[in-house]
Amino acid sequence: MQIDYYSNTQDGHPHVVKDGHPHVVKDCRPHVSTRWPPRDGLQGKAVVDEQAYREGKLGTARPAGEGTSELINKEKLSQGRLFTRSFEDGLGFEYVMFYNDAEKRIVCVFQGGPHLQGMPGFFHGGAIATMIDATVGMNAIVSGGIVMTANLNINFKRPIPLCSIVLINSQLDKIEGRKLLVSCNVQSVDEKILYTEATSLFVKLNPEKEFDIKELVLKSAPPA
Ligand SMILES: CCCCCCCCCC(=O)SCCNC(=O)CCNC(=O)[C@H](O)C(C)(C)COP(=O)(O)OP(=O)(O)OC[C@H]1O[C@@H](n2cnc3c(N)ncnc32)[C@H](O)[C@@H]1OP(=O)(O)O
Repeated sequence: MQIDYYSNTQDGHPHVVKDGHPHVVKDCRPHVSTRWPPRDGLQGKAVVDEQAYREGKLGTARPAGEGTSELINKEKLSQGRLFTRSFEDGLGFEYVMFYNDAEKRIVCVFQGGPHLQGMPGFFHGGAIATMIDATVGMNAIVSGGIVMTANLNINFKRPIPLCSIVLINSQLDKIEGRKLLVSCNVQSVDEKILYTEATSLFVKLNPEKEFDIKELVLKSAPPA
């Protein structure tokens, strides 16, 4: 992925360029994509489609112990995808990470698409958290091997405009046995605006507990 910093686009933001061609992010201007508050009297109601539920389409949402096992089958698990790469091009997470081995640092250039909207015109906090987790997680993985997030603390200081490009600067601060402490901040490309700060703890999987990542996944999933 390349970032085109120079094209003068309709929404005023630089766009992602793939294969040498600018990728147009549709309707990312807040006044086009915003509809708030939600309509149709759905505010505050949990809506569950019972038919879809019975057919297994919402199987993974069912609480454990209530027939989940027959709904989450091997076929569904085989459809697993990395969350950050599961959106249509340009609509979700577009990013590239640069790793500096000597400094144990990762800089992620991130441009979220219009389907990551939370408050109108701004990114959803969960989308920001996801991208932070992915960046500090990658920093921990390249520094320490297979790890899982044990703790993630985020301070959201300023809302991030939807479709804007930001830098996620992450730094490995310390390794204590199996624990890796990684911090990061999210800034505007010109580094004038500090949007978010975060600290995290990653734990390397315990070899003495005799599980690897595959076993961990299998243990976490209910039996087929
Ligand atoms: C773009 C590419 C993206 C690729 C990167 C993606 C990264 C995404 C990573 C994730 O999001 S992972 C998903 C979210 N995380 C989880 O689901 C993890 C769930 N938790 C666990 O599986 C276990 O709790 C965990 C593996 C993290 C730790 O279990 P262990 O049994 O291996 O650890 P243990 O209890 O022995 O604790 C080891 C040390 O960590 C400490 N510790 C563990 N959890 C802690 C916690 N939550 N807070 C503080 N300290 C913690 C614990 O006190 C201890 O410290 P000491 O060694 O000093 O005694």
